Amino acid sequence: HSLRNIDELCASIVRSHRETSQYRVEELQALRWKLFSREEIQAYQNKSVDDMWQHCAIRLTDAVQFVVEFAKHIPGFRMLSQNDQIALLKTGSMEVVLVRMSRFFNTENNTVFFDGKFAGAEIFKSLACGDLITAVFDFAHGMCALKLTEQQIALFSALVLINADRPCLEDRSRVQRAQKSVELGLMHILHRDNQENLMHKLYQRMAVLRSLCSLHMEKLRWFSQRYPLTAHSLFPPLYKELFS
Ligand SMILES: CCS(=O)(=O)c1ccc(CC(=O)Nc2nc(-c3ccccc3)c(C(=O)c3ccccc3CC(C)C)s2)cc1
Repeated sequence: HSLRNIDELCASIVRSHRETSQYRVEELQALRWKLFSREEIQAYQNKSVDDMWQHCAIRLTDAVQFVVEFAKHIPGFRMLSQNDQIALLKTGSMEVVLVRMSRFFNTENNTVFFDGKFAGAEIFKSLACGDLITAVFDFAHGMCALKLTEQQIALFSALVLINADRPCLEDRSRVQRAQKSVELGLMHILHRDNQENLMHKLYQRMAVLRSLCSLHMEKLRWFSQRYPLTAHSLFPPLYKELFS
């Protein structure tokens, strides 16, 4: 790996992150204090469980779509077989969405960007999965504490996605080579920013992400059993394909 290759790899991942980020940081900074009124919060809390799940699943699928685009522009990802690309997206896309969402977490009032404004955890009450919501908010807090730059988030997102330990990979060694390149890219960026100490913290974050996403799958299984009609006919197809 000549330095030039690593520089080019970093540049293409950062460009792809920027072009597929759905919202830019400065865009949402301007909205940071746009909060839901008491009436709007009540309206969300009065939604039925299946209505709120469907509402969220649609928004989450929008966010996942942008992560699929991000993945397709990553050099090491594009060269993999279709099946391996799907296998990596099945387990990694939700994790990248969570990393991306954490950028817009407002740690001063514990709110996340949702439906055009910033929402506290109480808005998600009717989802009936408080432990998942708490885990998402805690994760976002932890990510904000690292104060990552957009370039560091771009490389970290690519590393979350291109992970040779994922299940059901056909050509694991090929994914390992792509993962190694992205790891070198992330280390290169952290070295340049004089923040190598972040590397082990980012690996800890990846472990939290894995447990968070298995909690999401567990809740989705619970929901699909209780509301089979909504889960099978009203959820976006991409959501069902990736998370079921
Ligand atoms: C991701 C790209 S971005 O530009 O950063 C961006 C782009 C767009 C938005 C707006 C947005 O869709 N926000 C959502 N917030 C939450 C949420 C919900 C509970 C706590 C914390 C955030 C959504 C979810 O559906 C969600 C997310 C994580 C785990 C669980 C769920 C709900 C289950 C039922 C699927 S969607 C925000 C950020």
